[in-house]
Amino acid sequence: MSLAALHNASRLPPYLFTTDHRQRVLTQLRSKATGLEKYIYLNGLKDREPNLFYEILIGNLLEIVPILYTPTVGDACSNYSHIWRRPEGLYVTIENKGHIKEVLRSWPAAQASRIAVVTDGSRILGLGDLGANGLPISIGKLDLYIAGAGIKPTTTLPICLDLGTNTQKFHEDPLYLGIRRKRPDTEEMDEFMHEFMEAMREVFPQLLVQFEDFSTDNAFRYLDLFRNQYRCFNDDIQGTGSVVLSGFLNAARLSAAAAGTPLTEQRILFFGAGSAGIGVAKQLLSFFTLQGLSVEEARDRIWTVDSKGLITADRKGLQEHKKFFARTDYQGPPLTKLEDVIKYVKPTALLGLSTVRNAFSEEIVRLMASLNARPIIFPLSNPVSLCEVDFEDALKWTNGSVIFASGSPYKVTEFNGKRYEPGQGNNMYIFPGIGLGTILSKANHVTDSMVEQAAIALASSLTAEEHAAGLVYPRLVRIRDISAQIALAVIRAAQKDNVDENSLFRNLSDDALLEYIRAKQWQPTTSHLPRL
Ligand SMILES: O=C([O-])CC(=O)C(=O)O
Ligand SMILES: [Mg+2]
Repeated sequence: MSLAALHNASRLPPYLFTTDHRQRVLTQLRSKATGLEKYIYLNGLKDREPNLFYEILIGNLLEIVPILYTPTVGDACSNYSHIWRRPEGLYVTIENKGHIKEVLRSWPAAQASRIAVVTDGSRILGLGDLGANGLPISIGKLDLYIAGAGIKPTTTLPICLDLGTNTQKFHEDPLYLGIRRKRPDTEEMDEFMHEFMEAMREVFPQLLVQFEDFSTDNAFRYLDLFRNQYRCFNDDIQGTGSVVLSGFLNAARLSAAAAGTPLTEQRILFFGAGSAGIGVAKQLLSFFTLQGLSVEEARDRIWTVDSKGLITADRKGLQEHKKFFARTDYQGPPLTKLEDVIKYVKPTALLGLSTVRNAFSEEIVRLMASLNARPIIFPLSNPVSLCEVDFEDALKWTNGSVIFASGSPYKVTEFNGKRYEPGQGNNMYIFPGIGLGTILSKANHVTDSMVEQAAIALASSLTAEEHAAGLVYPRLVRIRDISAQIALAVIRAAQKDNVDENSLFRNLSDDALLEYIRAKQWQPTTSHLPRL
């Protein structure tokens, strides 16, 4: 044995190799008292032993995803300036304007980068403007790309744009990591964003940009400005739209089995009209038109409610993104209370994207149950602390008839001696597959039909057993397989829209292409040994 090897060997505890290091890691993780401590532990593990980290994540998704992602990632963001330990992504600041390209070039292995999740921290989950503390949301999404779709870790790039923050308490926090200034006006921000996107294309020519948790107006604004120019999509508008459409398709099938209402006669009420609410409404509208409805007929199936009540076209000063779904057929005094809106609309489905905790009160939920044999109730706001109704309450108040999906996870729950599995209508089911399909096909844009076909592929991915269990989403443990199926649908849609640049795929059968996608999925190299 060489001296170096002997030295290394002597640093290892003598019986290390006869013990299960994975089990040790899980034991340490479970010994932490709070979600935030678990988050910090896992991020340390990722730094020390990335392969082991991903192996443990993939092998224990149900336990670990809620820590790295919603809900606990919300705590990590809120506290990021206080728990920061090491650089984990790229910051591009408003002060970098004029030389953003050089900042991007500082990222190692730029040519290898394939996917960036970019936030400006202005609307992190439902937690508001967290400024430079937003980076963990980009990191968490990318961990799901890696675990869920099999994207190679070294090709992922988390970015936080630090443009200042309008949250005063951060300006006063001595540990705050970002620039202490207010956010720029639209003109200054537009200049920054144009320079940023142009620089991204130049420095990372093969990269897909996922916009994440921008404030609502800017989410729509930059998606519209950039979607036909760059390889990009917005997760909160398109990812959420796609994943909710998917769950809705399965929910509508279950409700039709009970009440006979055909899909296109569903009456859908949106509580919350931000980027997610309107993104979902547009996705549903587009799907209804595929089913043969005209745009007007499809729009007629949808009602939107914001903090002021039912959104009607005659309301003064209506924000641009709310205008399309504003009702023109309601005459009468403004309907400001959700309960009154429900009595008027008689919805079959109530979708919550409001970030108003407990907005779906007992009265509201009971009202939905009195109107429908199987009411569809999706409280989709994240994290759990902002969810419109808890699963257990929804079960109790509907006597078990509810068809339920929430944005953040809930546990399987017993009610009246029966076991009920909640759905998680979270974009984590969709964006990994959209990203994988876009990257593999080298699509130069992400088209509406790619997003729509992703939703249909997800809805179709349930097994017979999952259908029999009354689920609206497949089980998360199958995420890799589901992401491969979504990627296949996304690639085919890219081909139909002629935006793909990988022509090889056109000659492959679906089976062969699916095989290829699966083979491309990155796997951690199995090793349960700590790094020396
Ligand atoms: O991150 C999540 O859990 C879903 C999401 O995009 C959001 O709530 O903004
Ligand atoms: Mg988001």
